[in-house]
Amino acid sequence: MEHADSIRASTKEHNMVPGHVYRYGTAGFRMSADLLDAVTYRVGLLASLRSRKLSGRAIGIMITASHNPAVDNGVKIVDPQGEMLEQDWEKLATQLVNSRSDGELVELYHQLAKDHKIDLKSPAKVIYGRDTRPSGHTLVAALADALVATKTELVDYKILTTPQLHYLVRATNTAGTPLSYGKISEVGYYEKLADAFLRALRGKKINGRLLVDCANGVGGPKLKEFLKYLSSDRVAFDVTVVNDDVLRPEVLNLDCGADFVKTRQKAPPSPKPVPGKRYCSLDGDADRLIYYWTHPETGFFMFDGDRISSLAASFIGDLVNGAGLRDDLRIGVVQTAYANGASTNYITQHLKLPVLCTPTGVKHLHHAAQQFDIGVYFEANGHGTVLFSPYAIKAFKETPPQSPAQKENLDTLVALSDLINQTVGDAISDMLLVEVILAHKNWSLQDWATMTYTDLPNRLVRVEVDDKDEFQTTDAERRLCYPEGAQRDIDDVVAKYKNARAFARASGTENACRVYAEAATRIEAAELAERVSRIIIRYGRNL
Ligand SMILES: CC(=O)N[C@H]1[C@@H](OP(=O)(O)O)O[C@H](CO)[C@@H](O)[C@@H]1O
Ligand SMILES: [Mg+2]
Repeated sequence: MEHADSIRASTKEHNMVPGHVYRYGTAGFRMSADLLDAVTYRVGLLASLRSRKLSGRAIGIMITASHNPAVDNGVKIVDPQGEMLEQDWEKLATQLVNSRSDGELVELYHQLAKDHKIDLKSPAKVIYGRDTRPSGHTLVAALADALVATKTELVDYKILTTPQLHYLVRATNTAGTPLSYGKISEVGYYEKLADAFLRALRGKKINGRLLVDCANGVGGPKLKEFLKYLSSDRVAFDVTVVNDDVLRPEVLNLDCGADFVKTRQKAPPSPKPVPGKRYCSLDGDADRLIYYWTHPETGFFMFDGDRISSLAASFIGDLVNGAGLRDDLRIGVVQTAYANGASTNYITQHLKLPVLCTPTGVKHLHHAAQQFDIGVYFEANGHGTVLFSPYAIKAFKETPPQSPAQKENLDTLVALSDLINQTVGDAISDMLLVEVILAHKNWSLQDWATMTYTDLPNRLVRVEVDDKDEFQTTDAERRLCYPEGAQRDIDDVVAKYKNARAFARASGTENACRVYAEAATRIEAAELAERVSRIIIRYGRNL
């Protein structure tokens, strides 16, 4: 049997830690790095099968645990267009990784090849990268062993941001076609972004210095590298990169980064926030972005994914109108249940755009956004992007302009479609997008805050339960369908508050439930969250 001997020989070097059950979750396999060596080896086997299944197109693997602590790591698979792994294959990944012995692993590898009509003699290609975590080094060695054992062509891109790896997968698979996504190199990524940024800015002035907190992760060195591609005689973009210490792994995501800012709802203590200055934070693998500033009197103010999404939808909607394409192109926004209700109202009532709600996890949002010609999607935590359909891009490029203003709008739309990462949420690309929009509108962060909407007070709570998987949801996770009676109890409590909304769901990344509540005042939101949490704890015990 093909590859049997080589897999049997190399899998011995990568033993599973006994007593663990692994599941390909929202973010692939993610856990303490010491458990991941054999998991990563096995993911390599699966990626080779996936590539062979898809006629040898390149599959990506990213080794990262994003905003988790430095001791964790993770491994996730990227499909040929730079998208997340197809869901049916997540199950296959889970099966293969949980094989109980080397013999069972080899058997299942062949079984999967047979079931999915995969020719193990055909070519396969896998490209991969990792974030700055020290454990990434040994994990990519495990991965390479699996690729060598299965005679898979491999390209090791070493240290990258997650969105850069997604870019490279798409660039690799579209090279030499009319849909070529860009040069197949990290440099190609920087050049594409720098060029599109200048074209989208159209000489507009950026409104002051931006301090970028890079969570002491891979975003720091990569952002600094990118800035070298912006020639200072063409654009004045004054960026100060902070929290960019990648030499001390223990400080990764520690008291800084986008997840810290979003969950703690405050600025990182270091560097000390200065009122009036402009800040943003990336997460550990640079796919999330949150902006913020401090008002001299009212204090901290955050621009999360909902605000970035509504800013982008509003700006792109105006450009589409100005380009005379309003009746041709369907623009929509995709959110999850965690989006602040005030943002949803602003988008539907003020921007008059449709909003779809999907379950948590960007793969769901990405998929839903593809239904539109222009689909804007963001999770409240700052992960998201804007997708343009081939039809929309053709319209931007081929509509004959009737006036200089219309031409300008069309050109800006083309530039945005190059600037915005079409494969996945990308903090660096999203940051450039926000800067372009603020420059066009001539808005400070204070203008952005006051000219849009006011968030409804809200509370997100983590609730420990014995078995979170007992909590099952429907209606894009907004309602519990199991345990029976729990949703009715939640409805009864919510009905006691004005402008209120609350829901509970099992986390996809932690062994806990999350409760989210919104209400007219902070006190009521907190009280409602507390009461719903008690319901979850009560039902969690009864099971
Ligand atoms: C409320 C919340 O922020 N949930 C996060 C979190 O998912 P949970 O399934 O809630 O654990 O991690 C996901 C992966 O990073 C991210 O997509 C999602 O937004
Ligand atoms: Mg991330």
